[in-house]
Amino acid sequence: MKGVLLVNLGSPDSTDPKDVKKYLEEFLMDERVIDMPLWLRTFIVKGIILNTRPKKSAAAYQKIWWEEGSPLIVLSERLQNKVDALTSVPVALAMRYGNPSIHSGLEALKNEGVDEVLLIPLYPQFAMATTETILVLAEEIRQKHFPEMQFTNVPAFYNHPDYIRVLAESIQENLQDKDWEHVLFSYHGVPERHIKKSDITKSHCKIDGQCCQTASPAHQFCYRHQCYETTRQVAEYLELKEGSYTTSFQSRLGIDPWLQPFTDKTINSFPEKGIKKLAVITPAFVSDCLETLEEIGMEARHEFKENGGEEFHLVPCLNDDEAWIKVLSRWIDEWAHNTVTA
Ligand SMILES: C=CC1=C(C)c2cc3[nH]c(cc4nc(cc5[nH]c(cc1n2)c(C)c5CCC(=O)O)C(CCC(=O)O)=C4C)c(C)c3C=C
Ligand SMILES: [Fe+2]
Ligand SMILES: [Fe+2]
Repeated sequence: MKGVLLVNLGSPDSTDPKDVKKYLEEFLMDERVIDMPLWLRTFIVKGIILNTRPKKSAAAYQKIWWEEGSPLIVLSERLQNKVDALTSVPVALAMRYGNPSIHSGLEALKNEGVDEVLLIPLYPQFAMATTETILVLAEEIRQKHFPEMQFTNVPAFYNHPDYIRVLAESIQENLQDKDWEHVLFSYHGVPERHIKKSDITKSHCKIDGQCCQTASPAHQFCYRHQCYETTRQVAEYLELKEGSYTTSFQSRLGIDPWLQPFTDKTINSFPEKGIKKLAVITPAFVSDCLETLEEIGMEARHEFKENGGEEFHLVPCLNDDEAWIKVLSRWIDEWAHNTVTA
């Protein structure tokens, strides 16, 4: 029998600094997130980051936490429930870090008699620190605990016409009664090194002005190319004029070079260029979370206004948008009934 596992990133169990520390330790000790030799990763994460970051992150989580829990988890559960109700096969939910775990999601599916699983990493663009780490961990768990199961996975859907359409239409709907002069597409950043490691040709990705616009098999796994391509296709759908939108990368950590331009610097430079009314969209995230609600919705909004900005409109992620639920459900049903190969 067929079933689906939706997988998102995860959140701490609560805003208590102890829970935040436990979550950050699992997250940052992942070799696909901080991709350093174990001894160095252990030194940096346990010896440096975990001494100060949990308190700071806990305070940030407190600002966005809902009565029902973490926005990312609550929104992912709403998505799961609605997709489950619309599809013909069971749909379970898991997080890469924290709870509910991938193991518990697979167990729930097994208890319903599922032995063929469609894994859907809830990330439009491929990255080593997101899609790849989910698929690797799920496969390890399958081999150890569920050897009778078979997996298929939905690849990155950054340029899928259905995804582009629902994203563009949700932006259109959210901005129709707003006054804005420029649209910023802000994606989660990654270290430049991650882009080079994921380059299957080993020579294409130079992170210069050209490589991401030059056709290459490397783009199947190039996060930077996929972000620019999502922007390009959404801008085309919305008929945004050249120069009226920008792509940037947020949420960097540590001292290594990360993808540029940085969201915070880009936003702060807008008012002096005459852009005082800004719309921001965050297409690397399918569900609103700390990085959208706090970093953009609170911090960046505040900085923009401090620097002379007047209006700041943050467009919500797709979350449990009706059109998005229908698209996900259709992808699932097409796979379940073998009408396309996922
Ligand atoms: C080396 C560090 C990190 C990499 C690489 C990274 C990639 C990456 N992350 C997301 C999505 C999310 N990240 C979130 C939080 C978050 N990310 C990092 C670090 C890296 N992310 C940290 C330390 C944190 C924790 C919060 C903090 O202390 O600031 C979240 C939000 C989780 C939530 O509970 O709301 C998301 C979502 C993507 C898409 C990505 C690479 C493409
Ligand atoms: Fe992150
Ligand atoms: Fe590139």
